[in-house]
Amino acid sequence: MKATITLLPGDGIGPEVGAEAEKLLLAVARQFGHEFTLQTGLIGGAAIDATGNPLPEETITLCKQSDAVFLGAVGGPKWSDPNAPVRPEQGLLKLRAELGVFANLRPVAPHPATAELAPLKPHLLHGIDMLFVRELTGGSYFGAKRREADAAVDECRYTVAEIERVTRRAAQLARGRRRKLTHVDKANVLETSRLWRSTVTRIMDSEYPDVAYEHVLVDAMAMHLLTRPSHFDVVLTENLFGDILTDEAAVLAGSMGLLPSASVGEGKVGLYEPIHGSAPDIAGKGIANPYASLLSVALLLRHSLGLEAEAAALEQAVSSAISDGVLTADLRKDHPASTAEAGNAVLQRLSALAKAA
Ligand SMILES: NC(=O)C1=CN([C@@H]2O[C@H](COP(=O)(O)OP(=O)(O)OC[C@H]3O[C@@H](n4cnc5c(N)ncnc54)[C@H](O)[C@@H]3O)[C@@H](O)[C@H]2O)C=CC1
Ligand SMILES: CC(C)CC(=O)C(=O)O
Ligand SMILES: [Mg+2]
Repeated sequence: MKATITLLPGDGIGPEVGAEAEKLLLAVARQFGHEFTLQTGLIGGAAIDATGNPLPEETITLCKQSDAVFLGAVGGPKWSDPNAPVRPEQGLLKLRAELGVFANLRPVAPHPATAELAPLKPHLLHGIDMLFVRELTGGSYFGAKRREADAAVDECRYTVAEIERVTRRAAQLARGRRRKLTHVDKANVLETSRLWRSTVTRIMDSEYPDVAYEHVLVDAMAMHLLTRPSHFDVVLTENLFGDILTDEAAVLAGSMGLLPSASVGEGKVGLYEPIHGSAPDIAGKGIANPYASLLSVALLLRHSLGLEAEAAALEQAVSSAISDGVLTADLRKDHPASTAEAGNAVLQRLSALAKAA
């Protein structure tokens, strides 16, 4: 098939893990006989430095003209002055809004070899297979912000329609899995959460009677995630809670460098990114874990291009590299692989799988 994919490397380790994503996209095209046109755009701090704008118009146009977008990460200390007029993260938020990708899918299914490294009792780590569905274009990240003389305000606003569409997406995904949905909120305190709770209840009761559901308060969920993670199937939640809980879930997988994401909406263009940030503490050293990015490429192949066999082969190649101990410094201290070595290990295994297919 023919597809156009926009690559947005961004900042910090973004370009390092993005280079491996590009390598694997080209390998998939070569080995499975597809024609992928890759184009690169500016976003985040790199775009501020070049143009003064964290999301230049040219980048928006490139993305909207593609079939899918891969993003590395944005941000870093260079652009983090609290008084700076623009910030890299604004570029990413605007891109999500421009593409209308309201559902951020973050699967958490730890590989046994890396889950072993999680600082939790081993029996808790058995059978974890969760899919977070995080609302991505509403809530406090997008509400009105203002400074007052001696105060600051971030408005958190959700409409019924915003909650309905992401609930339907999560329930549909639950139908293809274990038909269990956990909705996470803070309905004992927040008005937005009470609207979420009543809307989720109505949609689930009236449209998805075959999917079991429960409501869990976010503070308790932060604990349940580490004490009974295998209980959960699809976890639906709002933007801020989903951002925080999925970083916590990375502990179950063994590293921030292992969790991918797919952001989708009603539009044709999906956005694919690792859940981690630009990791300034390790940037520029060639040691970042590229697997979250490669698994995000697999999600891109599956969700935007409909290439299930290729997506599964790439996931299998990553899994086999992990099983063989090809791990970056976040996961092993003795003889860790570099970012490029880990990418090459996946590439070799993908070639073998493609030849065997
Ligand atoms: N989607 C995005 O572009 C995101 C951007 N950010 C931005 O990134 C910058 C840094 O934020 P932090 O709070 O430090 O979060 P971070 O996710 O960049 O890093 C947190 C910790 O995880 C480690 N880590 C992250 N990715 C890794 C990888 N692939 N391999 C090995 N280790 C990895 C880092 O070294 C660090 O110790 C900030 O400017 C923040 O706003 C944060 C989250 C998401
Ligand atoms: C705007 C981003 C920096 C928010 C974030 O941390 C994420 O989407 O994971
Ligand atoms: Mg985050």
